[in-house]
Amino acid sequence: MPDRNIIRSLFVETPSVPGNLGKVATAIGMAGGDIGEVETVQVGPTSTMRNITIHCDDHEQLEQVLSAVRELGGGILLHTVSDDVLRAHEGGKIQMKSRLDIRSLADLRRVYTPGVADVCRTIQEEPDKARIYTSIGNSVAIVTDGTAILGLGDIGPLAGMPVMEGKAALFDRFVGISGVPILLDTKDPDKIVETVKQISPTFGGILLEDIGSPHCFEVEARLKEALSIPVMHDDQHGTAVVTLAAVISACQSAGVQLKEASVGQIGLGAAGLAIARMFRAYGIERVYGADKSEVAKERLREFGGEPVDGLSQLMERADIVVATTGVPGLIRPEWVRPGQVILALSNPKPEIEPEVALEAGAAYAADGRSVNNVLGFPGIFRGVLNARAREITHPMLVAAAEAIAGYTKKGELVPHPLDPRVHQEVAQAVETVAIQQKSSIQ
Ligand SMILES: NC(=O)C1=CN([C@@H]2O[C@H](COP(=O)(O)OP(=O)(O)OC[C@H]3O[C@@H](n4cnc5c(N)ncnc54)[C@H](O)[C@@H]3O)[C@@H](O)[C@H]2O)C=CC1
Ligand SMILES: CC(=O)C(=O)O
Ligand SMILES: [Mg+2]
Repeated sequence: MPDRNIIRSLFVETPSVPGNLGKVATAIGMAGGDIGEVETVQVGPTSTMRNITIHCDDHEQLEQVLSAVRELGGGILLHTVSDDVLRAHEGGKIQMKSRLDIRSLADLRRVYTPGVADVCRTIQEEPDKARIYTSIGNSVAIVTDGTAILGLGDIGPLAGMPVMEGKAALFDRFVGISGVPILLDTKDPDKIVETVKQISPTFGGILLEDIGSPHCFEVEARLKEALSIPVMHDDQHGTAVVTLAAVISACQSAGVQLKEASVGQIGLGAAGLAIARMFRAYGIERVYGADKSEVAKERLREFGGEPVDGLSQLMERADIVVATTGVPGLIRPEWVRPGQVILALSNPKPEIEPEVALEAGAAYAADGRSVNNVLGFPGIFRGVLNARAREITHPMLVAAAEAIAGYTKKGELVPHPLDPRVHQEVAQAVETVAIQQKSSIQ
């Protein structure tokens, strides 16, 4: 079952004679490796240097690929093997930088003391002006207690930092928001809520990330109640938005009425319960759910879903199957029914590989790399910050899902996350609803 999670860069020298790159490619492929990018670094009269990115399933396969290239001979040399993913993380992925140049004493006095004192007084007199004269209105805290980092489990906040930095990088790249990772050295809901409340004046919004269930439900609800800035647990609502978008697209392509389809949700934790709730709130009558925890299944019942006992039973009943358990390979190919939609969303490895599900008869299949909350959270926060909304509401989330589905190319499930337009579409849709909701309250 291919995972392709091991990525390495091979620096290879080949004689400058046609056919040698082909020999290297064949050796890599025959040993089971996939080739990603090939960068020609130098073409000389006698030899050519290239960086070849390869993807392997596991370390054993990587060793086979390396041996195959080393054994080629005929002047083909494997000089170095580097881990590009680790290298990209050296020094961290984000930094805080000044937006102003400080070169002269005049700059110093304007940016810092004594000039800054007047700005402080202005904000003291009119706190709303902090939105204009500070970065608060464009900053979002990315808060984790490290209890459900991707599908890796409770690995602690420090080990979760690369994910939080990743979310911050995506905020910056797609919607120009400053995301600030906050690692909490506690799993106690009271302490989490209290700490986030105390630091909240620094931010225009709070993104809760990779906080495990069930305490994530209480933490989010209490913070939403206590704070007058938008709070969203990404693994719940960001994921639910993108999943709804994907099933809207799948049903449109298949000519099926979504509200009449039956949906099976495997894993009813943070992501799974929110997805099931979103489906029910969207008007889908038949939402089945399975989880190894009886308490999680009972929670589904509270939101109008129907717990089922076994996974094979769920697979039998559902037209659309979504899995968020964190358990790779949980869905057996023989359970897949012809024509089913299978979204196995666990990261870093899905419950069934999309190609395996398609081979087993699924009409559409995707994993958590493509159906990913990266398509949701940047635009959702851009929209609410633009509108100065005090909360993120269900209609805003539905608008975000419909915006993503509306921007999806025919035959695909979701847009490409690097397409900047999708984030703008989401932001615009959320901002529009936020402004409508504000004016209907006034
Ligand atoms: N693609 C995406 O955008 C996203 C993917 N995810 C992925 O979803 C997975 C779960 O994340 P969370 O919901 O935050 O974690 P969580 O810990 O809150 O929930 C996991 C749930 O799966 C259940 N479960 C575990 N093993 C099971 C099994 N063998 N059979 C049935 N149920 C089982 C657990 O009891 C729990 O209720 C992770 O792998 C995460 O990476 C989460 C958020 C976004
Ligand atoms: C994408 C994401 O948030 C997760 O896998 O937890
Ligand atoms: Mg997450």
